[in-house]
Amino acid sequence: MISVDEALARLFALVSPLGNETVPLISAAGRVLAADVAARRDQPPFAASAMDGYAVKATEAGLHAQFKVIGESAAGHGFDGAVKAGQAVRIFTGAPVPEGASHVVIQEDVERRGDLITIVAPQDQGDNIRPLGTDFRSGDAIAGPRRLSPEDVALLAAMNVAEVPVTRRPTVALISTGDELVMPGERPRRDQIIASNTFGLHALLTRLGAEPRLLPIARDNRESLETTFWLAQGADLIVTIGGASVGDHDLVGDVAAAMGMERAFYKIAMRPGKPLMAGRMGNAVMVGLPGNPVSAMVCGHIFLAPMIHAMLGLGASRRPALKARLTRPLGANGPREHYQRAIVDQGKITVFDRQDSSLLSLLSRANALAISPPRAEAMPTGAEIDYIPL
Ligand SMILES: Nc1nc2c(c(=O)[nH]1)N[C@H]1C(S)=C(S)[C@@H](COP(=O)(O)OP(=O)(O)OC[C@H]3O[C@@H](n4cnc5c(N)ncnc54)[C@H](O)[C@@H]3O)O[C@H]1N2
Ligand code: MOO
Repeated sequence: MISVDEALARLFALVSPLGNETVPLISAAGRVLAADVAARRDQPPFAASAMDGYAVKATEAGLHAQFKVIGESAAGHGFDGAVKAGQAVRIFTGAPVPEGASHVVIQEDVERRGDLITIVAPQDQGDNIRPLGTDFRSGDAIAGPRRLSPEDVALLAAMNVAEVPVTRRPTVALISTGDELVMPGERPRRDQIIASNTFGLHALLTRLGAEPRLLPIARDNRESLETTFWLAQGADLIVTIGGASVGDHDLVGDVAAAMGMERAFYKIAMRPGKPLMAGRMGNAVMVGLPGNPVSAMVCGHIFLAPMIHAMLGLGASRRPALKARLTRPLGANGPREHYQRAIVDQGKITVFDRQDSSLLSLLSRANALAISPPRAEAMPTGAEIDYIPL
């Protein structure tokens, strides 16, 4: 059995960044910006008032100074003339500061009678003007590759960028296998269960920026598996769930091999996740996940997530681990790298007692996976352990 690191290295060797496509800005959030994108204008494109008040010359803006109001500058409606000595222009937040003015007196600091204003408070809190280009200049770039946040989208809009180059979303064919499976909402027989991790993986892949496709459940026979693999054609990644172990009905590895899958590995020193398999199948990468619900989801976090990142052009690296201190002693580990469901709260981690890989209720309660390396010794309360947030 190979280590988790070795399995990841072999998975990274199977994938490469996908090509680009252009999308309108409205659909860009969550996508991966594929190249640097430059601003098409300065922001603000003019010196702008930061407050509602009166634009005057800074040299004249002393306490008790008086000015004649000669016009108005509002956002979207600038004042065309220039401000001369003794003059003021009524101005509003976001409006262009007129030529000749260099200070905005906020209206709370002014007494107005007709066209005349008097400054009634000292002007020592800045000029209330945002200089041209203070946010960004034309040509300033937002750097790719990066996953575009809502904040990035706002910045791109301000830069007058209407469409952006993004990495194509990896398409993932999700194949559940097993005679016992029915879909949520169906009426199962007593000996059937509901396909659950299929939906968990679909949600995880969607969150990662992939485009998952649920294929019909493959039954535990060669014909059904073959048909479903055919249906998966065209996907970048084919992910099977279940049928990976050694039982008489675990046919995924055999059928995939018969259909030309070149195996990169089978079985890893990881708990849960031991029967993981992967390889190349035509133009696609195939990953066979173990069927136990928690095993499938944990493998999704530890292997599928970094693979999708790499395909999106975000680099090939293991998910970074954080550190927390144990609230209780932890027993020694066996030969497999152990990923245990746990709750992290303010730097302290409580590892659950029960870790059976069928227990989705505990996975749903957990917010972290504590990681014990193979053959790790027992750890006392307060010892630091690596974990991956969920
Ligand atoms: N003799 C051995 N038996 C097993 C070994 C072993 O080394 N020797 N490994 C065990 C480990 S570890 C795991 S993990 C499981 C993985 O088995 P499979 O990948 O073949 O999964 P199945 O047998 O098909 O299913 C296991 C379990 O999970 C349920 N399941 C399957 N698919 C789904 C789904 N989409 N949604 C919800 N639940 C699903 C299935 O009904 C079974 O209960 O093998 C051990 N056995
Ligand atoms: O490796 Mo299995 O995934 O322990 O339950």
